[in-house]
Amino acid sequence: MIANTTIQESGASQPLLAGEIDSRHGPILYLEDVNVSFDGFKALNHLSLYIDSGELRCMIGPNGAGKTTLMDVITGKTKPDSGSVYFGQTINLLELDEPAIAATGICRKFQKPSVFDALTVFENLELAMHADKRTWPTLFYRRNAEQNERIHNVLDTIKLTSLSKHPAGILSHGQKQWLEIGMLLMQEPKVMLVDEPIAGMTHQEVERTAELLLSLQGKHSIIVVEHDMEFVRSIAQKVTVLHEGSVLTEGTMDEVQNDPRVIQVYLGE
Ligand SMILES: Nc1ncnc2c1ncn2[C@@H]1O[C@H](COP(=O)(O)OP(=O)(O)OP(=O)(O)O)[C@@H](O)[C@H]1O
Repeated sequence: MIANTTIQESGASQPLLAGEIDSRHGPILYLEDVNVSFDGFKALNHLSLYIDSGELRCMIGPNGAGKTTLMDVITGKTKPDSGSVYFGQTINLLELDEPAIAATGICRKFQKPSVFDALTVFENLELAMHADKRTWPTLFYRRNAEQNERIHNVLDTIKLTSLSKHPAGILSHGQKQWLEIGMLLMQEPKVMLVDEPIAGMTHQEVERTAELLLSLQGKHSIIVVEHDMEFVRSIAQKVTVLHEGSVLTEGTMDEVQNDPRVIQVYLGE
């Protein structure tokens, strides 16, 4: 049953506020025994994955391991043949289409930035705020102080305050990626799926991206798909290794890198 606005009470736990996701008794994202086939080929094979609230999880795995398909399942782009996919305790994501899933607070950052070059950095963030359905009623009014503060907070988080009045078109590739992350933040997502965030970045931009993602953990649950192991090491608390559509192993970066099965999978690539 879909009940993201239901106010529930249970035992000694705090009651939920309206719109809050119920992750009091478990993970915020819960995938169990998920199977996806394309013309008989199993892209996801009995995959189970649990993401905690506020967690920053890195997903790695060789080409074709199923990382993109997993993201597609979470966002509703691909519906699995079987399995369970829940957001918190109560929201069955398999019953929702892509826009409905986005509206629950699950958002995705694709590899290629798609900011509006002709608009300023500030205007890009403002536009993203208006894409948030909760602010629709205010669309035809002047920006209020609270909305201004939200934009300035995000500018501060993504470290683009000094460029806020500049057109996004003049930003470097890395700065565009941060702006796009900022545009997602304007919608106050509960879960952020981030696909290969550092592709094409300079060394300095990579470092700043690591700082940015680390600063977001705790406030948002984040899944980062990334091939660059050095980068993963710099941000990872817990790493999930996918292989042939299943979770091969999970643990700290040291644990997974020393796992003979992981070494075999990567050497065998
Ligand atoms: N729409 C599709 N039709 C047929 N096969 C597909 C489709 N999407 C994915 N696959 C196959 O499913 C497998 C998993 O693909 P997926 O893109 O999820 O892997 P990945 O881990 O993201 O790989 P990469 O790191 O190369 O992006 C691959 O063998 C891929 O060819």
